[in-house]
Amino acid sequence: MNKKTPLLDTISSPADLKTKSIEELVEVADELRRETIDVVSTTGGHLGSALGVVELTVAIHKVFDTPDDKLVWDVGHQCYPHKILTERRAEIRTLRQGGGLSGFTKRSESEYDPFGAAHAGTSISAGAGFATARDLKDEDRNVVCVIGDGSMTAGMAYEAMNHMGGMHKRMIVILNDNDMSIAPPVGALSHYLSKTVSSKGYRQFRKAGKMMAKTVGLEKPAKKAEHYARDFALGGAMFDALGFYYVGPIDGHDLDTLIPVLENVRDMKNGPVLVHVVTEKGKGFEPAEKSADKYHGVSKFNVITGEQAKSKPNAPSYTNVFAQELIRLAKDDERIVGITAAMPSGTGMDKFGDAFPERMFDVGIAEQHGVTFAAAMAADGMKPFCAIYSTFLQRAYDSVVHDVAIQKLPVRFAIDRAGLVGADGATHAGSFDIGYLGALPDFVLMAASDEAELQRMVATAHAIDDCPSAFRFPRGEGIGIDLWERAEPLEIGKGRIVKEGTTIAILALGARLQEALHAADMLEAQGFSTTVADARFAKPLDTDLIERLAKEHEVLITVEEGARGGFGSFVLEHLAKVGALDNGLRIRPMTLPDVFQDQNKPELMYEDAGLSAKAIATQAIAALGRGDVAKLKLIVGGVVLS
Ligand SMILES: Cc1ncc(C[n+]2csc(CCOP(=O)(O)OP(=O)(O)O)c2C)c(N)n1
Ligand SMILES: CC(=O)[C@@H](O)[C@H](O)COP(=O)(O)O
Ligand SMILES: [Mg+2]
Repeated sequence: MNKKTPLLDTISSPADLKTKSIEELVEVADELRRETIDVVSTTGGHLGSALGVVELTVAIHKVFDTPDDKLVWDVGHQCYPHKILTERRAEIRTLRQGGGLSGFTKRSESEYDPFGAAHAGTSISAGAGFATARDLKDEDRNVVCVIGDGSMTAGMAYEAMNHMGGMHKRMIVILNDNDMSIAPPVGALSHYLSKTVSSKGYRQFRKAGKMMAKTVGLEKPAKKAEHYARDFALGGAMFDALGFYYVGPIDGHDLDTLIPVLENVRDMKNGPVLVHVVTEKGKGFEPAEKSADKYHGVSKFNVITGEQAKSKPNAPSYTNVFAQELIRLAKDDERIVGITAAMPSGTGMDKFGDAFPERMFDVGIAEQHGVTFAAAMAADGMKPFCAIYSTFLQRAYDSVVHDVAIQKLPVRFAIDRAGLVGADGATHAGSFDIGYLGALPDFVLMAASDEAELQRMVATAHAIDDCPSAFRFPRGEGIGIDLWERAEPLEIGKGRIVKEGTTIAILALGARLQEALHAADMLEAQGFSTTVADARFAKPLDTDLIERLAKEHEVLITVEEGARGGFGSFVLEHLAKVGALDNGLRIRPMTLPDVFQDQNKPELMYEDAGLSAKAIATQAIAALGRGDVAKLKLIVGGVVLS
């Protein structure tokens, strides 16, 4: 028991909220907020979004009967207070840690998470599915989706509303409008919502909401509830047109208003309803409220000052190197444009936008649109660079195939967060892009083994004008290598030998090259002469290099930071086709394992994945059938580490 949270300590499940008065719930919310801050100060995570929904979370669990009623959080990054209230308080300090609670909603974690998430814009579609299944099964539960104003820029949200509005399906969507995405929100929707919220009517409604609480809060007839809710709606024509009753905007931090309004919409029982709730990202923690990003994603921090514990970088981040290289090229080429899907800071597009405000486009959480938008710009002679995380590019795959690849348009994809990303876990791992892009005809696909190579890949993509191209690079810092003053484009489809040997060949694609080099040192220490090559290209393959490695070594190992069906498969297929496997070549493709890996520190995830230097060396010895795995020593810079 924690003396600082006497009321929260009495809540062991949402059922305990039912008997509390509004005054008590206000105290519960205060304690919940303090606990959330305290927890995230030790774990890091998505603090600002969580703080913004504290009262909303309390109100929802007070009014609705979760888990019987289905509550779906969009993205799920704001769900820490929900986790604390839904029987996960004891484990909350394991949030985002290896073996701990996920930073998002997750079906396998709790029955209070009926649908997992982490990518934006899926909640209304999921809610639509639950509402439809409910009706087909002749059940009576409520379905509640909570979606942020940023996530509301995702096209899927409108596909779902259009569908459900047309079916007049009973469900509740709560639009949590904090006037923020990760960066300030973009687009006409944001203007529309701001206009609604800033209207004189909103201020009157704050009072009206309280009146509604007093006059109808205890009345239950469905018709009356609907009548009152409609009376208190201001604006919302856009949602009306999609077939949703619009209620709001209401103050999402005022339980006096929130609870009766939610009770009323719960009792309406007739068609879909959208409740527009206004909140503040970072609410109740001054450093968050004052910061530009409202503490969207933070590392561990000091609870008093808000100062985040950030270790001093040893090398520039890949993201930064990409942004600087693009800026350098864009100074001489005004056809270069940059595109981000609501991730300006994460992709470095904020820096590009500072340098070239007219040539940077934040399209919102709309990867699909962003890619087609880029395709048409390429068709009209521009040089678009689409900077999208590997995991989010999945959302745009049809645009990549249909609008870019089939038309052979020179869109350049800067694929950040390739490979494992750590605390965000399986939903954010950039595991699949090698496979899903490498399958496309006429696509050039590169992977950077260090930050200087990344510079050259940006230059290469810039030079490719007759087909699509992509370069992938990991989250975080480079290896600290000297950067090019002026990086030259690479020869297309040509890898490089980094270390020459005779017995074992390790062919790495991307940033595992460093582990491959360490593995080579370990193998050399046992007397096995080892070649290490950097493939650079997953497509087109450097077939000469691959065939040479196959011919001149007893063992060939491929290594990549990607799932099965990627680079290793391409190499194997090529070697099989040219008959190089017919004479006993020992080839071992090393990829991410065929499982969705939960969050942990990236290096531990790679170790679990079997892609560490030691795992590579072990694989080589096993394939060779000689040597002693037990004697493998990790040697870095001539120093034996383990
Ligand atoms: C498809 C997809 N693209 C990008 C992201 C990255 N992302 C996570 S949260 C977020 C902003 C969400 O804004 P909003 O829904 O308003 O929630 P808030 O953080 O303001 O609470 C973005 C862009 C994502 N999770 N999914
Ligand atoms: C919830 C979400 O999708 C983003 O906030 C993501 O966690 C950002 O990841 P990076 O920290 O790698 O930019
Ligand atoms: Mg928002």
